[in-house]
Amino acid sequence: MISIEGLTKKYGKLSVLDHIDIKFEKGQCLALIGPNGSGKTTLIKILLGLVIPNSGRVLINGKNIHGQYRYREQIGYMPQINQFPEHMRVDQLFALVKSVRSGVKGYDEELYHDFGLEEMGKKRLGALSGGMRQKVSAALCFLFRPEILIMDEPTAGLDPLSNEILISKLKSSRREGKLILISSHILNDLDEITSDVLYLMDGRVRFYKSIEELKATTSEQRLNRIMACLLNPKEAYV
Ligand SMILES: Nc1ncnc2c1ncn2[C@@H]1O[C@H](COP(=O)(O)OP(=O)(O)OP(=O)(O)O)[C@@H](O)[C@H]1O
Repeated sequence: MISIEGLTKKYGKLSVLDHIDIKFEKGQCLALIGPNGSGKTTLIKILLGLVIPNSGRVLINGKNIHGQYRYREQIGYMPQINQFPEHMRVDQLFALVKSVRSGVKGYDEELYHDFGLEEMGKKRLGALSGGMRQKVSAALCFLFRPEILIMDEPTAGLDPLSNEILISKLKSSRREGKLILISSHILNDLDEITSDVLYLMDGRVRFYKSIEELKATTSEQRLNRIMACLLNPKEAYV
């Protein structure tokens, strides 16, 4: 579904992504993990066409995304930092977003309802708490029923109930065969949904393995324990 070939990105002399070659398929839920500054957000932004790589290419469903924009209709994106028109109300934002996309067969408003965003409809976006903004952003990500979901720190700031609602939504999306890419440092939240772990370090793929393989290698079940084992320099798992 997504094929990344020889992808390299530099900011000046800083090499942020260094010849990345990976493929993602339908039905995968990838945990994109790595230390701060390892290139996770840069990789996501290249997939979205927001950052142009120095070399290499990205194919989505076999088509090179360079210079293209229509492919983005297949992608729902939840950014790490939400930038909303602060004076607009929540209900106005959803109406606006719906109005700019034509030919939509039906919206997915499950999160909109489950997060209680209807009741918040008259609130100004600038007056929302951090967690409320996350809910708006998550609900927008799913709105157009995209085949690919890309989420950067989606559970940060969500209360426990909202967290459960989002995780359950991600589980059902994976069952529907969507491709989900989640960048997060909160590994506990990824336990129930992750199919594969992509670990980036210094702009390179340190490993890209299925969760089953990682569980078997480390004899651990929880993602944070798995990562602790793998990253322990005394161990030689990877
Ligand atoms: N627009 C930019 N100009 C210059 N350097 C940048 C730019 N965007 C990112 N970088 C640098 O690229 C590197 C990778 O940043 P990126 O945001 O991709 O990391 P990340 O893995 O998402 O980090 P975090 O876990 O902290 O969110 C960092 O050193 C960052 O400072």
